[in-house]
Amino acid sequence: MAGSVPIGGGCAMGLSKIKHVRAFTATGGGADYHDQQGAHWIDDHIATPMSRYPEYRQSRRSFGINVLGTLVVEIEAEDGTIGFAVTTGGEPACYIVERHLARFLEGRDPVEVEKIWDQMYFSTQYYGRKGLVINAISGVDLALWDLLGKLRGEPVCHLLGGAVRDELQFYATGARPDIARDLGFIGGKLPLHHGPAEGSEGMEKNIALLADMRGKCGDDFWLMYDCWMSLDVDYATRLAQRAWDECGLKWIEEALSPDDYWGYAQLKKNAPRGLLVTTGEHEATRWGFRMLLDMECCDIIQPDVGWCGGITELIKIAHYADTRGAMVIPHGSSVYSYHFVVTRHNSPFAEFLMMHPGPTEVVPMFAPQLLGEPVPVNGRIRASALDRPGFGVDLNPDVPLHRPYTH
Ligand SMILES: C[C@H](O)[C@H](O)[C@@H](O)[C@@H](O)C(=O)O
Ligand SMILES: [Mg+2]
Repeated sequence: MAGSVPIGGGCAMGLSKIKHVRAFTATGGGADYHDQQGAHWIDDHIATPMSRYPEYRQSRRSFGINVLGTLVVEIEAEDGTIGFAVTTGGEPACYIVERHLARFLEGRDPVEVEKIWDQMYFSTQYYGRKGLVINAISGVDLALWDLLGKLRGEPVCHLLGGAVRDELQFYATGARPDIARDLGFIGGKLPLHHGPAEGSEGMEKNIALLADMRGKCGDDFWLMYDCWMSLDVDYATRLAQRAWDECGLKWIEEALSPDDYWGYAQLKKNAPRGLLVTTGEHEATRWGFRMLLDMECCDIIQPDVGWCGGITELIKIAHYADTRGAMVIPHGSSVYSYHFVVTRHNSPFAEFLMMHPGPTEVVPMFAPQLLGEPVPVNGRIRASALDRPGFGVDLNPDVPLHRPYTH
């Protein structure tokens, strides 16, 4: 009978099969947004786990924060439609995509996101689980959702159940929360500049900067500190207490090593009531985030959809967080997080990373790689701005791409 679904077989109404998977590298900002040249706030004496070594204290590029570069994944269907995505991963991620992951996609129906993710994860579990391999899986998963949306003529947020609000509201990450306030953002997240190795002098500078911004931004504007894994429990506890008492800090972010679940649980106990403890941008998979939530490490989890496993995994992470009443505020990852956040009740706002060097103005986060990337106006993006197939962006043809491996 016409249109019947063969028993046991795929749906007779299947989409155009996947024909080719290709992986490229790109350098100079974009998804590897730490890969900036010249003076930029994002590389100006920011505290990191490497700050204990004076030679690596001034610049994160000095210890290699930008060694990987961007991974660009393209998935082409038999009808010529191409889905793509960008994330952090560079040449080693290209190798994993071309030589290991591609086999689980080529010849398959792009609707099989769950089965493909399961095969990508468990086939690489013996050497993956977190970090680069999950970045590569994330890049493939995001490109697959982009392809699925383009084949169906729908934005990814529609495939995820549709928007639950008319607009996204953003806090801004960057060195100038005072300018972010004037631009209409709901809060400003500062990078922490001094860690334990700089002793009490560094602590006083951290507090002085925050106090200065509190004076410029007024009492009601959210101010947060991003500590980028640079602290220990004692220093983080003292910073949290003073920043809360003296400057009304809203949250202290990623204070400790992502592996120190026990330290986060202690910091959460130590933190003054009302100050939020957040982390997660360097955590991966539903299992990693379950550990953060079950060990009561934080109030808000901040997965990066390009690093935690992609949309297919972030759905599971967010559902688990929702059962525990935890907010999921994804780490800034341009349209890849916007299409997700707008569909989640427990993601009431989003992060916008200010990639202008000052930062004194709003520029697209993954510039120059994505064309059509929406940016917040008055700190907001209308849900309707996402109404284009897939993730609604195009790869800039002027960005040089290199395909280091084939299969
Ligand atoms: C501003 C922070 O140091 C990082 O560069 C930033 O990418 C990340 O931690 C964030 O939360 O945006
Ligand atoms: Mg952060």
